[in-house]
Amino acid sequence: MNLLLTNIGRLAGIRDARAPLRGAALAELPALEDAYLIIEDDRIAAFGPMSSLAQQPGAFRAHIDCCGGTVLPAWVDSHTHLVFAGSREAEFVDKIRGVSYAEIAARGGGILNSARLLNETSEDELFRQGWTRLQELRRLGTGTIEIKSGYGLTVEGELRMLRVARRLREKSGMPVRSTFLGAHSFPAEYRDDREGYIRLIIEEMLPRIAAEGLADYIDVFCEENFFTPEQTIRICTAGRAHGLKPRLHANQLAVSGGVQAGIGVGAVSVDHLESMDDAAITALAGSDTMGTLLPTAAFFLRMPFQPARALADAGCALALASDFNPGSSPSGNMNLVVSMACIGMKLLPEEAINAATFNGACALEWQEQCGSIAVGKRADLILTRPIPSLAYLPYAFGSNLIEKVLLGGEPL
Ligand SMILES: N=CN[C@@H](CCC(=O)O)C(=O)O
Ligand SMILES: [Zn+2]
Repeated sequence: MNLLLTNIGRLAGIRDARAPLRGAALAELPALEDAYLIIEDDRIAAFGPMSSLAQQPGAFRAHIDCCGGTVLPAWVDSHTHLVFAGSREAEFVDKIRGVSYAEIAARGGGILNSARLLNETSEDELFRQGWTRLQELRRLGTGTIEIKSGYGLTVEGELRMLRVARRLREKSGMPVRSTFLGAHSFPAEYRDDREGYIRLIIEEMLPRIAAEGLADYIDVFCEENFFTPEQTIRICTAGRAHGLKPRLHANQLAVSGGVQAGIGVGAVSVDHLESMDDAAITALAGSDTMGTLLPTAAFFLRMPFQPARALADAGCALALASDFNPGSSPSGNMNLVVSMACIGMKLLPEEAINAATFNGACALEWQEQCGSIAVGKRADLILTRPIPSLAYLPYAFGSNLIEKVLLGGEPL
């Protein structure tokens, strides 16, 4: 059975490419004015100008009149920590009072605060909280998502987080990628035995995660006072031996060497990139690794935004993601991410939308099934109310312009 969308004022993000967008291509968002689109089961079956709709045979199970609204691919959020316990607004207030993110982490707050909470929370309760968050994000237009562990920092806690991510995928039917981030921080009991914790990751966590098939990727927080580039490379190499490709947290708080370490181990993506020097930019531009920018994290921590313009102009492939987490980005709203990328980082609206859709899909190696409008791709679509131009989307930041979201061909 199929579903017909008519009177689409603008069908944007039409693309059949396979390679990540960079340079001039990143600024092109092919669109069709006054269009229809046909969905069969969970896939896009056809689209074209309204004037040619009469040539499409068949009966339709349902019909949505888009009334001139814009249709674009649903957001692909390629970096989140969606599974976490509780919240950390007390630290938010501490930061308002002048305590820095690094100081909060050094005194046992931050990631370790979330790890303590998570280890006191049952799998069912974690799932309940994660499901509530995921429902909100779906209504905000997120169709594909990556979810990391990293707030367990114990064998059982890390496994529990990844099992919750698997349950979220099963219940939602969404494409969900899972990433093992045991190397998110050193737990308090390993403060003076960092090597011991790295052994726990490599010798105990990784084999169990691989045996249960719980993760697609391995991630490390490569940062001053967290994991060094050398430790990062060791952990990623061990992950690869278990079939997990690397993706990294790199160059957030300092020029950490994380970008070059990530490229060296063939990371699919290096994420954050608030702190970049010329060497890191040049290395990224010359690599196949995606640079994933997380503007809401920079915003929330009051850090300078990622140098997106310099990265785009150097020819880096760029994705945008929410980094949804309780400490540095307690929002997974990709509409806001796209606005902030334009406002704070000077990406053009077309660049930002491509980075949050097609390049996000590339960052999850799922560009063949989502991230653009193409026949055969998942029918994960955002329908806006009528807007004067595509640029109006990031311009009207804070307004919810979404009229309807369809995921896997089903209206929410
Ligand atoms: N930077 C490291 N990890 C998270 C923040 C984690 C936290 O503060 O809980 C991030 O991506 O921003
Ligand atoms: Zn993160």
